Amino acid sequence: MLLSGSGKPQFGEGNREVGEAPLGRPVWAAVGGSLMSLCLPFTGVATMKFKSPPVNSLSLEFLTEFSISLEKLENNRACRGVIITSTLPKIFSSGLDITEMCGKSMEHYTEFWRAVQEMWLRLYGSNMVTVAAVNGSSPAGGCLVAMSCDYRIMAENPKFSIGLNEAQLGIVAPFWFKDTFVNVVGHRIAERSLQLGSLHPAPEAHKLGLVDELVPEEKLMERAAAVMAQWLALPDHARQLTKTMMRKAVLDRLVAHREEDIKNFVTFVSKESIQKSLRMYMEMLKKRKS
Ligand SMILES: CCCCCCC/C=C/C(=O)SCCNC(=O)CCNC(=O)[C@H](O)C(C)(C)COP(=O)(O)OP(=O)(O)OC[C@H]1O[C@@H](n2cnc3c(N)ncnc32)[C@H](O)[C@@H]1OP(=O)(O)O
Repeated sequence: MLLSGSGKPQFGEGNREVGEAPLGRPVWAAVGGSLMSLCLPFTGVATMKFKSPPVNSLSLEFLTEFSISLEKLENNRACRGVIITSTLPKIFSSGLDITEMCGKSMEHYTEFWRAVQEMWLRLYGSNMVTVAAVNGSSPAGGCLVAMSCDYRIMAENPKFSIGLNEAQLGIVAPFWFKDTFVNVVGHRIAERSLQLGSLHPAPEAHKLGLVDELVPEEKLMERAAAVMAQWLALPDHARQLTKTMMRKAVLDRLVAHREEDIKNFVTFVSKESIQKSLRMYMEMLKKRKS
């Protein structure tokens, strides 16, 4: 882990911290974390690229690095927006790392779930403009990451899909995944899609409003930068207060029930029936491959 939670920005060879140069002048900076790369050029718009092969699963380590990266950017006055994408071909993120939820201790499940919550609270509650450039499939937790951004642009490849497919794994999306989904697509679409655990191919996801626009893959980053410029043309304080007004109730709900939500997760994931479902799902993924 190359990012640290606090401390002075460093300006040296190799990996550098995102920060400000002496005299407060914003600098181009890159942070070469092991699971994501992050760069902040003079434009004040950071690009965060997931790079955790094979499928950018959200492991405890990944989630921790993600949250620390967001905290760094949030605290950096030079940074007003972040574009989130993946370096892997065909995969934005495969969602929560299922191996973190299989055969581990209660303490581990507690730590893992707290990290999932932390990532979402930081991303959904971010003051920055957040744009997801979804350049591959994005099931479950991957969909949550995209939905937590202010705007989603997806590569128009119908082989790429996105959605909250938890029901297909025999598990239930927690209330704050559901709340985020409802805020993006509305109650009726969320209700049907969640119950069926649907993964929507890109064109369908666009039709449902789960992603805001589709573009050819090679145009994704260019379009993300243009959207970002449009959002950043407004005064930050007005946009930020409006965002808070729209998202606060949903954020507050998790903050108020955080410990209870962890307890529920740990109890649920520890059940033998759930462990069995998760193991079978992992087996199915392996079989599908061979
Ligand atoms: C119990 C309480 C629950 C409370 C709620 C919990 C909320 C849960 C949220 C989640 O995010 S659960 C995870 C949901 N994710 C998925 O269903 C995605 C599963 N993966 C896929 O569909 C595919 O892997 C893919 C992402 C479409 C990529 O397909 P591709 O053909 O490119 O790769 P694969 O050969 O399938 O996978 C490569 C490798 O990676 C392993 N893997 C895939 N996804 C995950 C994952 N989410 N966690 C851990 N590992 C994953 C897969 O098994 C392969 O492993 P190996 O066979 O190479 O060892």
